[in-house]
Amino acid sequence: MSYVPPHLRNAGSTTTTTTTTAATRLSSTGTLDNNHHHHHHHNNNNNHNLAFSNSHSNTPLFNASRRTSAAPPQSRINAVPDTVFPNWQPSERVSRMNPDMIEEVRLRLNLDVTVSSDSPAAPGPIESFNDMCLNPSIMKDIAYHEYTRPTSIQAQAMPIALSGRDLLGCAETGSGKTAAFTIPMIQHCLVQPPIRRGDGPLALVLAPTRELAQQIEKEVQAFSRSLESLKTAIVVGGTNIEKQRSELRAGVEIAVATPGRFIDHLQQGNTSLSRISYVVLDEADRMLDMGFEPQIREIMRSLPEKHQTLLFSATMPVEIEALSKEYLTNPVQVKVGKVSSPTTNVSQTLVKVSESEKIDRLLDLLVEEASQAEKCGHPFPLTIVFVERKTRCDEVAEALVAQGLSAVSLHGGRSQSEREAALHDFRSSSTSILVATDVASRGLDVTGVSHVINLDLPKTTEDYIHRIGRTGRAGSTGIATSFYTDRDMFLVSNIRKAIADAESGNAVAFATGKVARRKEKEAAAAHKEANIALSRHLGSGAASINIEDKYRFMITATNSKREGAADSAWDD
Ligand SMILES: Nc1ncnc2c1ncn2[C@@H]1O[C@H](COP(=O)(O)OP(=O)(O)OP(=O)(O)O)[C@@H](O)[C@H]1O
Repeated sequence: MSYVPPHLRNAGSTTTTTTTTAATRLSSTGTLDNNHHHHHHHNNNNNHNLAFSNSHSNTPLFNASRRTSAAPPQSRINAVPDTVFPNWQPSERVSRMNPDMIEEVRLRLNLDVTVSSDSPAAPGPIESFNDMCLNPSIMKDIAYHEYTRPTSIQAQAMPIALSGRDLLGCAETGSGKTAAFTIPMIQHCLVQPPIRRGDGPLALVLAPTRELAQQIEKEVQAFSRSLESLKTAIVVGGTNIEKQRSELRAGVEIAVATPGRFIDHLQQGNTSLSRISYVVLDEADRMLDMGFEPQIREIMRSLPEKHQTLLFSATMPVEIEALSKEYLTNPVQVKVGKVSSPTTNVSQTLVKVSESEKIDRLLDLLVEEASQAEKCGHPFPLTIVFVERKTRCDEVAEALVAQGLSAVSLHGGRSQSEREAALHDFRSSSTSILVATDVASRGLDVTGVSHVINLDLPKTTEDYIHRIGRTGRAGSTGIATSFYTDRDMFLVSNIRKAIADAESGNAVAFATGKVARRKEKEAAAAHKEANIALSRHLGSGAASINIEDKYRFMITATNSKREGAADSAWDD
């Protein structure tokens, strides 16, 4: 079962889930906006009439335009300035590249680029930031951050984004996807007509967790530090909504948000979608997993017609392809290397343990590491320990602290300030061990993390790929140690395949997505069934025993025990 975020819980069963919950919040009559499916095709006038209508029966999920206490005159409302899709051109040198040269560079950068047959060809990759012809301020900030040359995904995704195209981008963890969408986003905003007080943002980035959104916003600020006029807002749950409200109302060029909180602001009329022309869905597959699909669809449906959309993740399950078919226009699909495969920068180890000895084994491992580090005069290497459940997270962190190790815990059950403090301590290396649930598995970029330990293996291959990807980033190397028990056998066989393939120099890609996950579960159950049948058979020697009903019971019992999924989820 996928996790249902709190604001969607208890929603009535309906085809348009979002509108149900939201509409009940918004309108006493609970009537939905029957037109919202057609927003996309509305001309500006209709849209704004709708937005400023006082009739409850017409209340959309959120206003397409911002509602101010003193409603501006209609003429002002209709004057939403036109989005500018700049006639961006790369350097002369790059423009002269012929298709053969482009192919050659793509091959070298391990890039797989596809467009559908009826869309225009994709722009070629650009191997130097200079040839991207960016605003000089951005160039200065790129230099300041010592990015000397684009990574593979950046080389190809940036020209696509800069030329106004839609993009589906997939590249391994730690390969620089953030800058690949951030830098073109800033460039995009710079050429738009200026925002005025009361305008919504020009660009929106949605990410699945608060921590990731905060990190992305830092990156946006990093590449716009020389551009004083460019304002950004971070819009996530668990933090002061008042501050966000006034920031949004004053007007920002870029909003980086988690979907739930952003929708809250739309509903309150603190911001609008009317000027958004650049949208990024980062870790898009996770947002769908978390149950944010209705919110995302609602936002996508309500965007102004002229906009570009970029979807990014290190794993691309089939669900994403469905979403992209619906909301991307003539997209370019960019994949670097094998999609949905663990990064080869991380050496992976599997350790078989029993459930009850896990914590002792972890302590042994870490205490040993600590004494090694001390011997060599190194600080304890930054380590993330992933566990399945929130409660276990605190338990493990406490056990580590009791052993004299420095550890903090990060999970969705902690308050936002605790979450921030934990991550801050870890980022600044004042704490060397972070014990976390999957809330930390996606996108977090902490320099110096050299070890990822899975105390409990995750349920899916995707989560495994993202978790171990917290180390071995930006070309560095790292190690991953995974404890496993009998119940993890299916995932373990996948990991073994990945290890073998990494050793032989081929990255292996796993089928991902809901269908693949169901198959994984079925295969795991079949595996278990076969084992049980075998052990019964060997144990009793009595072939006549009908064990079928018994093991069916055992299988359901184990399966239901594993349904602690919601417990390990988070509260954004
Ligand atoms: N061109 C570059 N040169 C040097 N370092 C870079 C470059 N691009 C990105 N980096 C650094 O690489 C690290 C990883 O980048 P980023 O966090 O964007 O990875 P990602 O692909 O989004 O990973 P994940 O899938 O885990 O979210 C960051 O610390 C970033 O600063």
